[in-house]
Amino acid sequence: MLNLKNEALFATKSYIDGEWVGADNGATFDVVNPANGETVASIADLGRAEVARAIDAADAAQANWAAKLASERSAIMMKWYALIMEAQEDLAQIITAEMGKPIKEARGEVAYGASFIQWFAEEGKRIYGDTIPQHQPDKRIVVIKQPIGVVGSITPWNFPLAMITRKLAPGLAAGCTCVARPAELTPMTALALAELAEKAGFPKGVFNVVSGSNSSEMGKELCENDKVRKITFTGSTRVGRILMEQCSGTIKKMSLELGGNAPFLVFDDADLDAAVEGCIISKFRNAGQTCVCANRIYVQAGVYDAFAEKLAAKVAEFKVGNGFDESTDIGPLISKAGKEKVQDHLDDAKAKGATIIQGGTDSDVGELFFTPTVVTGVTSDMKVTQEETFGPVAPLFKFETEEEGVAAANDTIFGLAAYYYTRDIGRSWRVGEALEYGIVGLNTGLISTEVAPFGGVKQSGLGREGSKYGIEEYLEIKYLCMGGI
Ligand SMILES: NC(=O)C1=CN([C@@H]2O[C@H](COP(=O)(O)OP(=O)(O)OC[C@H]3O[C@@H](n4cnc5c(N)ncnc54)[C@H](OP(=O)(O)O)[C@@H]3O)[C@@H](O)[C@H]2O)C=CC1
Ligand SMILES: O=C(O)[C@H](O)CS(=O)(=O)O
Repeated sequence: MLNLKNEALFATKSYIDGEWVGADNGATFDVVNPANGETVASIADLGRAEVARAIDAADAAQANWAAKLASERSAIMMKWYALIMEAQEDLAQIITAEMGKPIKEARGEVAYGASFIQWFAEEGKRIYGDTIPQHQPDKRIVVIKQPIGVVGSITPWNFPLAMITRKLAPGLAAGCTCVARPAELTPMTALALAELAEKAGFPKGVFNVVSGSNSSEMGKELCENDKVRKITFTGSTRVGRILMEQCSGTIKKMSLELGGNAPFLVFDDADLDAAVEGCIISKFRNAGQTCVCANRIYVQAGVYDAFAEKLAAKVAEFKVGNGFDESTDIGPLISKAGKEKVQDHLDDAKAKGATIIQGGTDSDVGELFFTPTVVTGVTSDMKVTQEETFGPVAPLFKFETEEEGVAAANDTIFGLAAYYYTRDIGRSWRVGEALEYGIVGLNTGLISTEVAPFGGVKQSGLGREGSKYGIEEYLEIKYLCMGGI
């Protein structure tokens, strides 16, 4: 299945303190390709004791890594960036093999993930402090920013490269060492990143990757070990709550990128073709398995039928297939549970009166594939409204007034991403300011970039990743108050 130019990227052991290690008890777990159920590799299945050793290694390396000049850390990061981009095809193959996304999307993820390394290699040189006018004649006050210390990272399966680099690039640039724990379903991409990090010249102990199947136990060590000063997590709000509780005992700083339930609003005055294009990108990227996917599509009454017809026609053109096929648009869902959730949401919507106008059937491509679907007549009492579907289903709601559309869009505990299409300047400002989300796309369905502060409000998380704001999450502020001047 894999045809790697650099076989060293096919790593199956964890990377701790500059060494490739197996589990103490020799245990392994299998990574399976969701497109066909084939075993890709057997990976070292580490436990809590091994995670503790990785934390010790990061702790031991912390002072020297922080003491390096920003330019020295930057040079190593830029070498890592170059190696990742050189290995783009190999890394894309590994991503597609372990999580199924189309190879063309996987290539895009590698470039997107690498862009955070490039961005923060530079941003790390611009960690500025302050001088503050003294409050007494003999005092002088200076503010400095210092790396927070050892960082623990826990990331999901849906972007197995970009979620790690989006978190650890700012941390490494700020002078933090780290222990990364990737999802059980997709550890290989993270291990390949470690191989390239070693070649880039990261000193041992600075970047550690621990693979394992027991996320709960591994997470407890990261959360409860006092040597870890920060946890950065991307995943569901459910798990985010668990981690917050587990970190309370040691008062850890946290960055949480959690669940979403993105509304996508189309107003009467929108460019309908642009809105359809934006909806396609936002809804069906990664087979709908992203936290910023349009999860609820609200269309104003005057254009509802026309939009539904245009969207259904585009969705009908999608090719469902194995991610290694260059012509594939929609790959498999990640697991049986993921597919069952999609089917459950559709069954619930139909039972409550919705109409499937495109797709809605199982796919004959394979067990975990599902036909991209458009549903009309959706109402707020349906599961597709309350929960993230995390699959290729576009539920369309009709609304009458701007106020009604915005109120419906905000009627959720989540607040990660939202989208709206209008060509009216007044409406653009009113709706943009009224939407309770951390990220808002106006006339675009693709909002993700390293230059902007990605993150949610309400129960979609804490903190921001990317942009100049992203590095602040890995810094502590200290002021020196000098007397007797
Ligand atoms: N805000 C954002 O940027 C993003 C949010 N998400 C959200 O994540 C969800 C889908 O991803 P999914 O992987 O299913 O999310 P999960 O929250 O189930 O898992 C995310 C990560 O947390 C780990 N994990 C699970 N339980 C625990 C625990 N008790 N202690 C420590 N770690 C744990 C998982 O490991 P394992 O899988 O090995 O059990 C995985 O590595 C959706 O809600 C989606 O919206 C996803 C991507 C981006
Ligand atoms: O994991 C996700 O869903 C990502 O955060 C989405 S994005 O950054 O690729 O848009």
